[in-house]
Amino acid sequence: MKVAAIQLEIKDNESKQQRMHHVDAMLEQLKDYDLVILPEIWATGYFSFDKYVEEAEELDGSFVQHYMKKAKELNLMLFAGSFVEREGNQFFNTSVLFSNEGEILDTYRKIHLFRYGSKEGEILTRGDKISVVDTKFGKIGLSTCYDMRFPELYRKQVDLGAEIFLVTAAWPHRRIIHWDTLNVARALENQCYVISCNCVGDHRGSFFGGHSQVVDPWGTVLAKVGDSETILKTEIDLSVIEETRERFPNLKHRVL
Ligand SMILES: O=C(O)CCC(=O)C(=O)O
Repeated sequence: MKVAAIQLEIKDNESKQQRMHHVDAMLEQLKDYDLVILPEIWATGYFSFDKYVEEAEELDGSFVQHYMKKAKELNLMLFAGSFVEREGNQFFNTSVLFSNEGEILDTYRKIHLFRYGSKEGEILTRGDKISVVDTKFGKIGLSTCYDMRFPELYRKQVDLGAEIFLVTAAWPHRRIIHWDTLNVARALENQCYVISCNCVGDHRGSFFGGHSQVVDPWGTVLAKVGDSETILKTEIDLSVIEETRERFPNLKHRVL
C-alpha cells in the first residue's frame, strides 16, 4: 500500500483558495498512491481563529465537494485533513476520509479540543463519536492532533477493530519530542500503523514542527520527514499488523 503525507507549509499571506490550489498541485504528483493524508485546519490555517466562523462550511460545502472530486479523479483514498465545519450555529474541527471512488467513507469531529494557547476550545464544539471505518485496506481509525495525548481514544478504536490510525495535526515545533514519542507509543501499544501528517511554517508567530511520519505496529518509524514543506512517500505492508499481533500478543493479554 503506497501512502503519502502532504506536509504543508502554512503561510500567513496565503488565502484558503491559494492553499487549496497549492495542495491540488501537490496531489497531482501522487496519482499512483493508495492513500494520501493532509494536516489539520490547513486551508484556513490552524491559528487563524478570527477566520474560523467566516470560512466554516457545511459538510456538503465546497471544500468537501472539491476533495471528493479530487479523490475520484486521482483514484486515491484521501484523508483530506480537517476543516472548520458549521452545523446550525455550532462549529467543529472535522476531518473527512474519501474513497478512491469519491465517496465519504467517514467523518470525524475532533474530540479533545486544544485549550493551551489555542482558542479552539472557545469557538468549536467537541465531537462525541469515535470513527473507525472498514476500507479496502482494513479498518482505519481517525483522529486529530491533541487526541494523540489520550491513549484511551486509540484503545477504543482498537476495540472497534482499528488496524491503521490516521492522525491529522497542526502540532507545534516546541513540543515536537512529545509528538515523536506519541506517534511511536500509539503504534506499538495498539499494534497498529500510525500515519500522521503535520503542518510546517511560522504561522502567526507559532512554528509548526513537521515530522509527519509512518510508524509500524512494532513501533518502528518507517518514514519520517523534517520540518520543511515536503511530501512523505512510503509503502506499508498490511500483513505486518496480523504478524505482529500473533508474534507478540500483548493486545490479547489485556486484563483491564
Ligand atoms: O498537544 C499539543 O502539544 C499540541 C496539540 C495541538 O496543537 C492541537 O490539538 O491542535
